[in-house]
Amino acid sequence: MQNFFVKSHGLGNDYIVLNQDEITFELTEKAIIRICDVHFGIGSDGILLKVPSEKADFGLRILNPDGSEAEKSGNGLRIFAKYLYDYGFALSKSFSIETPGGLVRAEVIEEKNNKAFTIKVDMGKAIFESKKIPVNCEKEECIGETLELEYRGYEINCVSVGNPHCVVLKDELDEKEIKTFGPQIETNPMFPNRINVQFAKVVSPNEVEVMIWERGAGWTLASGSSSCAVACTVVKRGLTERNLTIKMPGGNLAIEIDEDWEIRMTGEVREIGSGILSDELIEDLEL
Ligand SMILES: N[C@H](CCC[C@H](N)C(=O)O)C(=O)O
Repeated sequence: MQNFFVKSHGLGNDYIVLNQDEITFELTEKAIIRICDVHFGIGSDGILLKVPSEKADFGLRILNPDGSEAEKSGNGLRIFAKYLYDYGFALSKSFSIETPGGLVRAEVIEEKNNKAFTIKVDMGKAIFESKKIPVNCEKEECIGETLELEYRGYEINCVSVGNPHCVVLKDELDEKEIKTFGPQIETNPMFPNRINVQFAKVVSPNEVEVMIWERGAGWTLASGSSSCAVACTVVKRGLTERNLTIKMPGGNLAIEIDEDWEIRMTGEVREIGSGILSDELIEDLEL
């Protein structure tokens, strides 16, 4: 159906799913910004675009609400997996998805009323090498290094899970603080492709509380790739076990980090609604 969309959320991190084969317009930067705008568009933390893939069962592009493209999205992958399963594209409960940040495998592990509810995703391997994140840091790995901002510094831990992340370990979390300094870290010249930012508080050997400032999206209630990045950081720093519950304002994700830094993420997804983008919105997309 032309310009059909589905809007879903993973722990309050919401996405609009579109199928490249069904849209009648070009998904330009302006179009992405407008569709994601809560007043002039549908409103969303981003767009998931179903695209063909030569390497996997399905292909996915992830667009941030500022029009930029991301290499990976954990909540996005679970939302996309649910869409593939619920709308009949996936003929089994386990399938592969190609993202710009690598190939992943998704599995529907729990249904509710014959719809996907809990999804597990093998998110790939964590990368700590500075130049592969990328981070402009003379050290081989940017773990426990200091980043000086205009009015204060932070000790940072950088890791890629396909997309880049900067984890700051804190004794206490403060929404105002991450909303103030998150954007300054996100756009700091140390990060050639910008970076996702997390403030994380270790609560117990199996529990970490996290607040998120996303690259290209800002404050979000949850982030799957951020949860993976935080989990890798606290394990690498010897602060926790390898099986973790990551607690975010929007809800919790289960993250497992194996000995080879392979990451497994499990969590719920809920559909909000579906519909057709109106012709009037399509007309206005290039304004
Ligand atoms: N804004 C992120 C992509 C979405 C990440 C987040 N929504 C998730 O669930 O992983 C980036 O530019 O890398």
